[in-house]
Amino acid sequence: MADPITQQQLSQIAKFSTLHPRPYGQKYEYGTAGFRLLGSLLDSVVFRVGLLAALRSRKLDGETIGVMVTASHNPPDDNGVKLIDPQGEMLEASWEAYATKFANAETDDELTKEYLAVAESLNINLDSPANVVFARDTRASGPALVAALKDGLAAAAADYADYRILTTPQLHYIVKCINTAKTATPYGHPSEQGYYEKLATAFQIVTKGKPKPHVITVDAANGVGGPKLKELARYIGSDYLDVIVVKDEIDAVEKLNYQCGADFVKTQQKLPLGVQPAPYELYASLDGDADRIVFYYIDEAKKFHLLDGDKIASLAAMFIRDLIAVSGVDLQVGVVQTAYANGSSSKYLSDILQVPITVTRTGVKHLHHASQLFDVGVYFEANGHGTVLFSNSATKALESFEAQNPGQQDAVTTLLSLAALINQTVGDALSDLLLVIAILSHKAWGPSEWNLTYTDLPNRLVRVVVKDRAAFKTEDAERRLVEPKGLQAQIDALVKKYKSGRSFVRASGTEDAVRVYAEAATRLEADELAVKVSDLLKGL
Ligand SMILES: CC(=O)N[C@H]1[C@@H](OP(=O)(O)O)O[C@H](CO)[C@@H](O)[C@@H]1O
Ligand SMILES: [Mg+2]
Repeated sequence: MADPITQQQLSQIAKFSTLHPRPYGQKYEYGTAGFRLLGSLLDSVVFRVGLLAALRSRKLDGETIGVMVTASHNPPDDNGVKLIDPQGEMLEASWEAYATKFANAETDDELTKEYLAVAESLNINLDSPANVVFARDTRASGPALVAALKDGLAAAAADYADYRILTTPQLHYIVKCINTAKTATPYGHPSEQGYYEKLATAFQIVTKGKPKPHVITVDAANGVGGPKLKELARYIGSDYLDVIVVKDEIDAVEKLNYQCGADFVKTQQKLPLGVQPAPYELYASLDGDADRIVFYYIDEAKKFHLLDGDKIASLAAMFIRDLIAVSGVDLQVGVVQTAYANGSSSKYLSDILQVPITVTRTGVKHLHHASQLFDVGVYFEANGHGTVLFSNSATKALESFEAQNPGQQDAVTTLLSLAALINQTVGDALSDLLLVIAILSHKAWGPSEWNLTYTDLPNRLVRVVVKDRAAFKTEDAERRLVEPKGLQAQIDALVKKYKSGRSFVRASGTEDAVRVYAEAATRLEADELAVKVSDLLKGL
């Protein structure tokens, strides 16, 4: 028989759970981006995520856990929820299965049993403190889902704080601030204002003495990034930065991510609806929760040029590598990419910049962990999600370095300010925006000079629906198929026929389909290779 505290918590959970019934027959899975589907199907899920967040905090001695309600670049009617671990990282992978189990529990009784089972198997004392903070994006279904979350937290007797509307990376920042507040290296003030102050100060130091950057126009996907970017720009001040924010209609909920935003621009390779850029001016697009960004410009012939995550990674790696060289501090910068990184970017990084590259599986958590192994690890997915991580030992080495001349001192100061400017928890569109602007201003580059660093190989990404995507098993960071047997040899035979050809097939982690990627020396050949490889999948 459970003790009285446990008993009371379980009966509270059962009681509140009746208010948040699970839609009959609906199946849920905590995937790469947490739970994500129609907002109308998420009430019970978010309630149950509240229970899990409380358990996770208790397991970690009351450290604060974050819960973000967002569906990023998805359509307006979707919503989602994901958990943030104490250092601002994504939820530890082993807990994803508990989230899925909680969400799928058929009855209130089954749910309380799951709750107790997790507590018992992980030795969690249900009488110990639990601390949770949460926020949401601008979606219409957000407030009701937050109410469900609060019920879950109350049922599980957790203390919580509502940070209302934030970008996803802002909440990651706040979680890390709270949990490092009492350590020797507090990350910052745990508030939205603290976030703006930290980034604004760092940006002012990094760009001090450089020409004021050219005005940049940012498409905020009609999401939460719009008002937040305007606020950030206010903190930075117009002496340092001019930003024009477009697609900032957060009240027109149906316009969220509609024909605009980072995902639209990257996948369609075209301008957001209604944006008419002047030639060679820099433009950027955020996604709906402002954790992704891509840049672009048009030339005098109005041709569109995309500067994606690979271009951002290359720019950051080049700049940081050069600063380290000038500083004289013994540090190594490395880059983490996935198989989707353009072949030209990998060649530029390894042959020209001569920085080490690690290739991981798709999904930012894999890139994040791999980049923690470098002194300074740059990681970006081609879609524009990424950041630059400075290891503790790198920061310490920079802080304690005794510069021999003003040049070295400048480089060290800039590197340390970059570590403050760049969100150390997760890819952050606002922070990445400032990073890119700062680098371009140091180099006195416009978008076309940046684009000249290397030329992307033409590429094509195709989504193919198959009978069973689980039949597609890969190795070598998803670059080669092990199963279905024999298929890889057929792909190899096709690839061999194309100059600079490369192609791979893997099952999507977020959609019920497989993805075919192909690149080659010319547009025609890349398209042809993609079609031929896709044809191999017919009937599978
Ligand atoms: C080719 C591609 O863009 N894949 C995306 C997509 O993953 P898939 O596993 O390919 O569905 O969604 C992930 C989560 O948002 C993102 O991390 C990843 O980059
Ligand atoms: Mg996003």
